[in-house]
Amino acid sequence: MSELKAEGIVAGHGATTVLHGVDLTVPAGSTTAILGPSGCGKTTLLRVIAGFHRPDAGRVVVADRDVFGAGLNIAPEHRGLGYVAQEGALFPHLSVADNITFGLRRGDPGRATRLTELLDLVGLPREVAGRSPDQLSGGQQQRVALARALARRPRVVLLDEPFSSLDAGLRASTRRAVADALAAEGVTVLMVTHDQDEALSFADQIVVMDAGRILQAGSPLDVYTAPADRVTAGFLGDLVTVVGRAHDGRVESALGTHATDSAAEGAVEVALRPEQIVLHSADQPGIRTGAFGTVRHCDYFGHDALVHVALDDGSEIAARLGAGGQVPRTGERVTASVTGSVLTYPL
Ligand SMILES: Nc1ncnc2c1ncn2[C@@H]1O[C@H](COP(=O)(O)OP(=O)(O)OP(=O)(O)O)[C@@H](O)[C@H]1O
Repeated sequence: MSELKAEGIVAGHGATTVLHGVDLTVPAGSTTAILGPSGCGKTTLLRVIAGFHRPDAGRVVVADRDVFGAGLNIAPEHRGLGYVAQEGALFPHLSVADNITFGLRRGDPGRATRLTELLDLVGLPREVAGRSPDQLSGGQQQRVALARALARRPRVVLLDEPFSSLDAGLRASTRRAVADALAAEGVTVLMVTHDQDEALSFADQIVVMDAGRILQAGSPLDVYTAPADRVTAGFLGDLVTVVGRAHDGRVESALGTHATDSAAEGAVEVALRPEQIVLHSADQPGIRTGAFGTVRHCDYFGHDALVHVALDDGSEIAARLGAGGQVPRTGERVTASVTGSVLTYPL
């Protein structure tokens, strides 16, 4: 069952068309992340679904109910959606409590109970209820924004880069708190993000967008390991590319000969992930397979490292080294070999 569906959405700003017929389905109770370069139309799509931006064509269905379509345009507050904008957009003149309960009826006897429930849900101490938003940290403000979006128990929540203004540490903890709160409420989530790691770790489904079109929708594993095209491959995660020649289901490059599923023949671009490349010191006795090269430099990240190598044929590659792996020195001679299958794209 799908909880959220957008069909054939065409939308723009003035004379410029930004979305060129976007179809999107988010299954009930799952999280979908929309990834794509700046300006590709992610926020516009979210605003169309929320009802803040009127599309030129298309249909929007929320919880099996049409909210936009032929002759129909339900107001945002009646679409059964919660919306969290990039910077939370809290009302600065209202207390945390009034921000959170803003959408609930004034005389609602369940108001106070729902407020404490929501504070607990998003992991905020109850004593912040009387404060004003500017007395909270950025991460706490985002949690208030989420609590406000969940107050009326929407079945679908839209998040527009909800963690982008937070620093790395706060981002991870806020993300976890938000994910737990959303899972506890069982809501369906559609999130826009720039951050690939966030999309890969947070979402059940990833939708890659470029220039107002969806390039691919699938599980994080599918989109990462079997990207639909070259743009998607390059957008999600690091990519190593070398030139090669494909013939009859096999492709030959400086990195060796590999099987390929691609139907491309002749000159191709061979693409793979840095974690598929295994480096050995060329001085190591007994190792004689793989392409020879020289280490140029190493990006050390703590949990892993990216080793950049110039192969003897002039190709530049990068290999990911897991934690605890011996990081080679700049100038060291190495051999590079490949594990797993490679992607090929016609040149
Ligand atoms: N109010 C507006 N008036 C005119 N053009 C706009 C308006 N809002 C957005 N645009 C344009 O529409 C296009 C899509 O913008 P949108 O904000 O949807 O992209 P995005 O993918 O969310 O980008 P980002 O990741 O940078 O937030 C961009 O070219 C942008 O300049």
